[in-house]
Amino acid sequence: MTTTRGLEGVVATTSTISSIKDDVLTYRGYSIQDLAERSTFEEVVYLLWNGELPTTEQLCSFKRTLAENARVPDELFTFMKKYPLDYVHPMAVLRSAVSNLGIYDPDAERMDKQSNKDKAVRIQAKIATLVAGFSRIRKGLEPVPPNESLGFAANFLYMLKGCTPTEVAAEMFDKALILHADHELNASTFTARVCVATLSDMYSGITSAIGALKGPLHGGANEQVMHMLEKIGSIEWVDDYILNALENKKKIMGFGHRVYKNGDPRARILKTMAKKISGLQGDGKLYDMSVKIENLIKEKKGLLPNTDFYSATLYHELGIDHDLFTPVFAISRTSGWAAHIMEQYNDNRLIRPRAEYNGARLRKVAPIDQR
Ligand SMILES: CC(=O)SCCNC(=O)CCNC(=O)[C@H](O)C(C)(C)COP(=O)(O)OP(=O)(O)OC[C@H]1O[C@@H](n2cnc3c(N)ncnc32)[C@H](O)[C@@H]1OP(=O)(O)O
Ligand SMILES: O=C([O-])CC(=O)C(=O)O
Repeated sequence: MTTTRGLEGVVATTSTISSIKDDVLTYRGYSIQDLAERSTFEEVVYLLWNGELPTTEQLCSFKRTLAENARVPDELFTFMKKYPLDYVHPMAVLRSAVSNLGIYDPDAERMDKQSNKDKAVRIQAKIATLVAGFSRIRKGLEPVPPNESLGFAANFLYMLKGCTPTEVAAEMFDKALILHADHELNASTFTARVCVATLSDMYSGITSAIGALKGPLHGGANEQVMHMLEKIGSIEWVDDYILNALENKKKIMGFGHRVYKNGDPRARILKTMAKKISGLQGDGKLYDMSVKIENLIKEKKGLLPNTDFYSATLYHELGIDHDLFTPVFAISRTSGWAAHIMEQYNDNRLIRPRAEYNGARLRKVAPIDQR
């Protein structure tokens, strides 16, 4: 048997959903740059689930269906109000909330294609409502019901803050959702596929994926980037902090990637967006610090930022609470998880690799008084 630590370089499945080739990321054959410039998140979700971009009519109907499914059962908010709100992490809440959604879906166990597509719509529509609702509940506010007249991105910001976002904010957030929607066989997507390859249901798959995304080596890195920026505090402390961290072999959050060795194309787009929004409404402090960190780490370690690095500045400038950065990532990635889950069901085989055993040799159980 040969083993590969972290399954690096192992090709574990075929997929028609997204591809990373020569450092270019595509969804169903369209580059993410192109999609971010010329489409909306709803169009991208439709593309991921159906293989083609929607026509005007198909998009209208899809947006309507998403909007109609955005409300969540009241019970979920009632549960949230009882959680230990002084310390619980929103990703832990989201992991439980999506699992709970499954309990209230009478079709949760149905496995035909149409039922799975309907469930994907329901989860995608409701996950934004759950994140925004929890954010308000922990501040002692009531959740804001979804506004069916707004697009997905604008509606999330509306439910979060209770007022309609500016056009620029909605557009930036929409692009960020597009950029995070799918990413080949990343850890959370692989988790989802492993889960549903047992023929478990879609709620189980998405719940498992949320658990995997939560970790700081994966989606949880965007929140950690923000903590680092806060700890550094000011541009003149960047050198001290980063050089010290590198000397102590600490990982710098938001840098490095298992697949991209010449840089993450999403990070380049997010950097431009972070610069734009910082110029429009911030003081540019976080952006300037981030650029200095990027240059220093590149010089000292040859490492480049990944998608989580500049998304932190962008989300901060959009007024999103720092511990909601990863739940926001989950809102977007739900589209990719659902696409992969449906692809897995279409041509399923149980995913069950082997482990090379290197533990103790075969031995006898000694009676307890002789151990
Ligand atoms: C959406 C996403 O999931 S994007 C990734 C988000 N995660 C992060 O930003 C966390 C920080 N980054 C990392 O931990 C890693 O780069 C990962 C997990 C993303 C990829 O890891 P791997 O492919 O397993 O690389 P690995 O961790 O083995 O690192 C290889 C070498 O680069 C170094 N390295 C990699 N990333 C970093 C980093 N962010 N800071 C400092 N050193 C790093 C490692 O210390 C290691 O050095 P060594 O060979 O001297 O021991
Ligand atoms: O692909 C990965 O390993 C992590 C990543 O960038 C993502 O999930 O967006």
